[in-house]
Amino acid sequence: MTDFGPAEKRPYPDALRPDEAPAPHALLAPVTGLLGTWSGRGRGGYPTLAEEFSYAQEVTFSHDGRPFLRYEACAWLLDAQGAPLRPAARESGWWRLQPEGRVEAVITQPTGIVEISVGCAVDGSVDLTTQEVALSPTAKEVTATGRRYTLTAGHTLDFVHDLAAVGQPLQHHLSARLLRQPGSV
Ligand code: HEM
Repeated sequence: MTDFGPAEKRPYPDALRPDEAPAPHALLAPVTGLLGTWSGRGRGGYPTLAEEFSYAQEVTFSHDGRPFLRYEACAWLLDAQGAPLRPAARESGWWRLQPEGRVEAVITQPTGIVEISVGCAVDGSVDLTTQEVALSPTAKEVTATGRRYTLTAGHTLDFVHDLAAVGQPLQHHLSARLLRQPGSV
């Protein structure tokens, strides 16, 4: 009989800060400012929706010493008083860093949408546009997205998301301002 052995603790946990082990890979230099957990609020809308909405979001970027970031985002809608209303979009993925700050991102959503996006990280801002969108059989029709993440003063991350979907041309869907969470430098 095969001895599968006892479960082990993960020997290579992700780092959330540039100054903790493992050291970030050199190709991550243009995005090390993103490492850590961010949270904040945003507003969104789309021409097909009856009204705009407010939301809160938590975003985490980490790495394991190789030249990619692990990306995880979780959002929830807020009511007019700012209290949580219901869970909203979630995503997880990988941002593969290439020379000269080029980024290849693979991002998946529980709504059946997978984005392969490409772009560039320069001077604390990252621009990504979809090269390809794959849809599961019952997913809504999404044809393109554009994302811009802008780091200001090291502690604020502004995020803008454009969407081409359900027959509409590429246009604004979301804007948010996220603040770095204490403990993640
Ligand atoms: C913070 C992240 C996001 C939030 C808070 C958000 C919020 C919303 C809300 C509230 C709606 C209206 C339907 C509903 O109530 O569920 C909606 C619709 C939609 N969203 Fe988002 N969204 C987010 C991210 C995304 C992303 C990343 C995509 C695609 C890549 C996306 C694509 C869509 C599409 C296709 C619709 C349907 C539009 C329609 O059928 O009229 N959303 N979103």
